Amino acid sequence: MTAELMIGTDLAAEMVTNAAARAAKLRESTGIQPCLATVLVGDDPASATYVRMKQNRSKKAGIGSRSVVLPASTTTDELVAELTNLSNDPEVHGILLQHPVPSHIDERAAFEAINPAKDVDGVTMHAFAAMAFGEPGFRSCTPGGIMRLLEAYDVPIRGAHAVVIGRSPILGKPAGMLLLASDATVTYTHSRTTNLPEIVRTADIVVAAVGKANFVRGDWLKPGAVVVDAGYNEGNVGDVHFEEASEVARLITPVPGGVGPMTIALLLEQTVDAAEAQSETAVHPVAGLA
Ligand SMILES: NC(=O)C1=CN([C@@H]2O[C@H](COP(=O)(O)OP(=O)(O)OC[C@H]3O[C@@H](n4cnc5c(N)ncnc54)[C@H](OP(=O)(O)O)[C@@H]3O)[C@@H](O)[C@H]2O)C=CC1
Ligand SMILES: Nc1nc(=O)c2c([nH]1)NC[C@@H]1CN(c3ccc(C(=O)N[C@@H](CCC(=O)O)C(=O)O)cc3)C=[N+]21
Repeated sequence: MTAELMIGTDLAAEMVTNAAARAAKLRESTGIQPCLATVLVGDDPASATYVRMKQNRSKKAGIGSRSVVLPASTTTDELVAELTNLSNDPEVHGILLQHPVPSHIDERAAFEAINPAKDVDGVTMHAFAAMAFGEPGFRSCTPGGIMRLLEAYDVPIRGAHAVVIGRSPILGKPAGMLLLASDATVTYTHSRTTNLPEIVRTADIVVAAVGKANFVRGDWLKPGAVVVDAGYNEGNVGDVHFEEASEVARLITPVPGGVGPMTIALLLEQTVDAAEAQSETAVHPVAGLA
């Protein structure tokens, strides 16, 4: 093991503490309780675990949560109707639709039913465009968390060659856009990419977002590369073969304890951001009487 670890746990805890303090302040000054609604379609046990994890962490930070669980047979129209209701509900400040949804559902249509002001998971086209143009706005939580981690470890991004493996709407694609907005030279790779190991070997920064345990091998890496393992597979195993990679890389995220906690921390931070912004536009219950 020669690589230094990029640990997310402590940084994430700090972010959650700050978010909790801001949530408490908002409650005291306005009576508004930040609330995150999670929507889960189907009964995939792993997805149910993530949703539970997000709710537990929210509770600890003084953020309320609302849980909507829909059957796997839910139609696109039904899901859109549910997300529209939550978008119009003044007591809900943030909405997270767990990806992936069952394949018969039009996931893009569902994401677009989320009011951009409540898109604390950064999945709408509005959020994506802000990431692509380098404008402020809600970040996709995992990519945004990755950028915070790279910043905390002073990883040079400008001019670096970043290779992103995976192009999902919640992870690979926005991760590449945030890196591009920070002046990296970005290469996207995916299941149709040929010669993946050769491309990865040219990377200064590798972001693995594939969903296949131990997929990226040590001999795919340029010595001294920075390796971000966003994978979270069965048995808490990442997408990077950690033992091999940590002999070659300069910096590497562990799984668990790397990207995962940063994702949830950013989700909570953005939920408080959303609640604060909505409190400014809502009719204040007390001020409304005056
Ligand atoms: N730590 C965290 O906070 C989070 C972790 N995750 C984890 O990250 C991983 C990826 O998640 P997610 O993006 O949602 O997954 P998806 O299944 O939505 O996307 C996987 C991506 O990997 C690509 N891919 C699949 N096989 C290969 C291959 N052989 N070579 C190159 N690319 C390939 C796919 O390509 P194509 O587009 O061509 O099909 C696709 O773009 C999972 O392990 C997930 O659990 C996800 C979200 C948050
Ligand atoms: N719309 C959407 N947004 C997501 O952000 C999203 C999603 N869909 N679908 C599923 C994936 C998965 N995901 C994880 C979040 C945190 C950890 C995490 O905190 N992991 C801890 C371990 C926690 C434990 O196992 O106790 C760690 O890596 O240290 C893992 C996985 C978010 N996802």
